[in-house]
Amino acid sequence: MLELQDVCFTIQKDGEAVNLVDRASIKVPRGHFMAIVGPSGCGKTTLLKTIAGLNPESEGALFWEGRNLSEDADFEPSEIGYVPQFSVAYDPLTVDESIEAATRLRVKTNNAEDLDHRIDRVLEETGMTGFADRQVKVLSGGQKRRLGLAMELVSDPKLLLCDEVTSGLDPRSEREIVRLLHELSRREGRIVLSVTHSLAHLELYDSILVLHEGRVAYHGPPELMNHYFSVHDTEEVYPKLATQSSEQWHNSWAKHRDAYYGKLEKGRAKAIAAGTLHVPQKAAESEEDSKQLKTPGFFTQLSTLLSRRWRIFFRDKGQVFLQLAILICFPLLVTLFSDKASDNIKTLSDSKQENFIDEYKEQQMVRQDQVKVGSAVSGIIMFQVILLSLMGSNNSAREIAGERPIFEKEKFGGLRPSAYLASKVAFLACLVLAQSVWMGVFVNFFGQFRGDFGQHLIFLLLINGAMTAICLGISAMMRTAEQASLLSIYLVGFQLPLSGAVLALPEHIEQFTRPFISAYWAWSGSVESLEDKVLSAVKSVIDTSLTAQNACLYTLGLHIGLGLLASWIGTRRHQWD
Ligand SMILES: Nc1ncnc2c1ncn2[C@@H]1O[C@H](COP(=O)(O)OP(=O)(O)OP(=O)(O)O)[C@@H](O)[C@H]1O
Repeated sequence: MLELQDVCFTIQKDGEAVNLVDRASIKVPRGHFMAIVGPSGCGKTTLLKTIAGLNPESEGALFWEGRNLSEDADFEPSEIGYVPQFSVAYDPLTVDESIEAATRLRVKTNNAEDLDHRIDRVLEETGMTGFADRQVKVLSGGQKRRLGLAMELVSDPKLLLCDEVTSGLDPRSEREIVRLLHELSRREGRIVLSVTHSLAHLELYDSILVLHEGRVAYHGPPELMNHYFSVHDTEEVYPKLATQSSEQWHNSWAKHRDAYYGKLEKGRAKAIAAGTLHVPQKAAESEEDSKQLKTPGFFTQLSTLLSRRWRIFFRDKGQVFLQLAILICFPLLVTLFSDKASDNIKTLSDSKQENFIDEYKEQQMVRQDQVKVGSAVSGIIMFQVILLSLMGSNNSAREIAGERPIFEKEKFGGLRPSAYLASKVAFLACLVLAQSVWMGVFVNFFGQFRGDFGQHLIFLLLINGAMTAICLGISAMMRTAEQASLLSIYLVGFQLPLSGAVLALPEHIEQFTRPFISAYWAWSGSVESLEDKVLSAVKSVIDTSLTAQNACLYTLGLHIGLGLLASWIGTRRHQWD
């Protein structure tokens, strides 16, 4: 039994408390199919989210099987299923792969047979067996809704909440989905609550809840709704609601509630007696509840997410092509400039020149070499650093923000944020490693690095890692992928001018900006790994001071740490909308 007692959900608007759900009191027994209807904006989705625990109730209490959810433990992730308005599946995956991933993330299965059995069962229950191999992107609207339901049914939830799962469907598909929900409520005493705009097929529901401005105006059998509102046709219910204030409807309902609940109870007893409704007995219920499904462990969730991420990556041909193009073209761009950096730098001869003019000429030639080689070497290092920064931001700016609704949904179903973040770090680490090593090795092949190549490579890895981690943090904090991309691009855009590698910044500005400019630390650390002669040549052409390598190493490590910390905070934060 699900019971709400005077439940309110309140928000602050212009300094005033506004009840989006106001003193909602309802009782829903097991094996029940209920529609939540009402005019647009009356609070249907808000009520559903309050029941799910996504909107914490401000007042009142919610009870589930006699357990006070406001005081005791909340729903177990396997007990509840929530089918949101948006699609929760990835387009490049097939129906089968989507359901398999959902099962692996939500349910601890005993073996491969158990897993297959569970997948086959939900495919059959939702009528998706014939579409199992089809990619999500080619499914029709109705099939996508079925898939959304299937992905919730993998954990056999006792309470299934559906938000507008029929909206936008043609009448036939709509009827099929309502029928399916009706059937699902007839299995294992499951409660199905469905928010809908449509007043069609009401006869398939056990009860209808009519909301008006956040207040319950009616909750009773569908066949008595017209009588209660004194209308001839269901279509007249919404216009009728507008004839009174929601407070009046609420008070009127409070007076009639017991009588209508009595009728609901009678109808239910009749259905059970006729065998059209089967509700498990108390003893069986407790036995079933005691073997509640466990959420899989950290490593199972991590490996499931990681293999799904790679599968999505390789299925997205455009993404693979872009990554390959960047991987090949960026180092190629750098090598175009490597000629000048390979030139020799003449040294002043030990013996004094015969006359002053010759000596001056020799000094000038050495100086010219220093300027040419120093500028080229410093420029090439900075070019590599900037291109790897760009790759880093491209790697991760959309990684979390681009799939936030799906992540939130999976988190609601029991996915650990730590497993999710670990899967992102593992995936991105592979990209960072491939990009940085390839950049270093390729450029080195055409123009050998004139210093300690190993140290140089470490700084290339660190700059790419730092930018990837920071942009992942941005991605986890931002509300949309567009915001995250824009901020990440600005961040990379400011790296070059603020690094001081091209133009020295005024000192009073430099001391504030420098700690945040990863490109400076990677450039400075890498320049410090040059052999002495080339290092002197670089120093002779730059106005910006260099920093000891260790300090560069620690600062970049700190940037990576801060990026990961922001990602951790962002993934734990609730961002359903
Ligand atoms: N977190 C929130 N903060 C402020 N306002 C909110 C919040 N959540 C919902 N609302 C507002 O509360 C009202 C009810 O929203 P809700 O989405 O529950 O309505 P609904 O009945 O489901 O609407 P529709 O049928 O159009 O989907 C709307 O006016 C909405 O803008």
